[in-house]
Amino acid sequence: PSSPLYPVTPSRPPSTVSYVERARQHRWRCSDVTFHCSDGALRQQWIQTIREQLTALTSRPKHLLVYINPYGGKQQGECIYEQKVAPLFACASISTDVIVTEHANHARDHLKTEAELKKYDGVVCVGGDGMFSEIVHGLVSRTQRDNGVDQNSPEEKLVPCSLRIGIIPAGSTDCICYATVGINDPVTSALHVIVGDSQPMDVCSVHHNNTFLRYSISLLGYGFYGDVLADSERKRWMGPARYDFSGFKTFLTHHHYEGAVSFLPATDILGTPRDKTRCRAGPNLCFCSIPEYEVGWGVVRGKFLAINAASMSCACPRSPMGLSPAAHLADGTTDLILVRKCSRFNFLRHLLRHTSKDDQFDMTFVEVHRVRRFRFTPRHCQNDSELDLRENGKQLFSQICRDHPACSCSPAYSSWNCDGEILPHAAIEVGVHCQLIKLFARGIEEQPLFEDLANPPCAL
Ligand SMILES: Nc1ncnc2c1ncn2[C@@H]1O[C@H](COP(=O)(O)OP(=O)(O)OP(=O)(O)O)[C@@H](O)[C@H]1O
Ligand SMILES: CCCCCCCCCCCCC/C=C/[C@@H](O)[C@H](CO)NC(=O)CCCCC
Ligand SMILES: [Ca+2]
Repeated sequence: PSSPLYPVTPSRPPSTVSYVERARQHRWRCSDVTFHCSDGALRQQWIQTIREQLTALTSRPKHLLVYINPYGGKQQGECIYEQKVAPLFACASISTDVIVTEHANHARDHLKTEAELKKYDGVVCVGGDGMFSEIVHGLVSRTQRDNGVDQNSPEEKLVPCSLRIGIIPAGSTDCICYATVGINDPVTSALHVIVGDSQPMDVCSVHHNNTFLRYSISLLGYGFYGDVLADSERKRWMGPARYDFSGFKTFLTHHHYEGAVSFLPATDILGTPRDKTRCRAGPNLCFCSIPEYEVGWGVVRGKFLAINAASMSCACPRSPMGLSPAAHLADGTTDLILVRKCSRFNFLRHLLRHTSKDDQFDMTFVEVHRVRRFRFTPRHCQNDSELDLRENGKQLFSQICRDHPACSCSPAYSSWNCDGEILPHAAIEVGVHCQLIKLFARGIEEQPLFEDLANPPCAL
């Protein structure tokens, strides 16, 4: 209960209870109901009882560490937090320590080395997928260091993080928020934090030659999505529109890349990437299964326009069903999508299906596998001098292309897009760590037929 908004008469002050109300399209809103009571003692008793009941809910956070990226998305992070989120946290008696980041990796390094994590019940990130990725890197690295786990070993079992993470969407894609809540709305996300929701999530580790490179939570994409990102990073000034511009440009360049993808299929699970069912809140197929028997690795060689690994659906406003609509948030697998070289027209058909309900995998040049681990080796990469080769290769190709402007040759290498960050190596090894982190979310709720009966309101 909050304090009275205003007294009706001094002797009979009203008491206001704030609660969560569901609106359309997974949006949550904060509403108030005001009670009047002529008996002051009875009124006090009610307030006391409601306070006690709320304090007893141990899943609700009381102290939060908040990081704001002032430069994410449309650069509205600070304003969104101050105007929409901070008043709700105050109303729910949540105390906060707020850090507005001063440079990239500020939040990651603070979490990794300095932050006094014992003081907090969770970490809140105001920004996009890149900012969320910083928080995950900080928390996961800190947890492994505190537990003596070596991140450089690809086979190592990582220790799950105990603090939950809340995402207040203020970025350009915000696919992790969209795919775990169902909408990119700061108020809805703040309310999920306040009611203490918990959604476990898989995290992929990415290694090169037994050296840890990065973690990925949403998309690992080589070819098309790597090239879109590399081009769009030079156009950050355009804001979220940079992805549309670079997406169109990359589509026109139509480069393909040659290499071998080997993968360990997840055969002992119930779901497949072609399921019509979706990962939704409540009881579902989204749990960690323990492999019962060894299966062999599969290998696919060829020329690819795109190699994508989606550990979750990657649904976002651009693609409301996502890159892999049936992927699960927390089942210990990633959906490996291989798009072979095809005509521009067919690739366009494939891309456009991401924006409709049509099946983007139902095309002869696309295959999809649900896997626990995978490796990619570009064709021209035979040894450790890959990076040198890469640089020489780039110079060689740009020289050839300058000499023959009309040639349609593809460069030997693309880059990996790892949750919106470019990786420095093309040859990588990836493993999924089931439920390594937890979010203040509950997964996307099915829209109930009788909203009020199925989803009783929840007091702040
Ligand atoms: N103070 C800062 N100055 C410059 N860069 C920052 C700062 N704080 C964080 N960053 C970096 O900004 C990058 C982009 O941030 P963010 O993810 O919030 O927005 P976005 O890229 O627009 O959205 P999305 O990732 O959803 O596409 C991140 O990689 C993050 O490391
Ligand atoms: C010519 C028609 C084009 C139609 C294409 C529609 C396909 C859209 C699928 C979108 C999938 C987004 C996956 C999320 C990736 C994020 O980790 C990353 C960081 O925020 N965003 C991008 O790389 C941004 C990637 C943006 C790609 C356009
Ligand atoms: Ca998964």
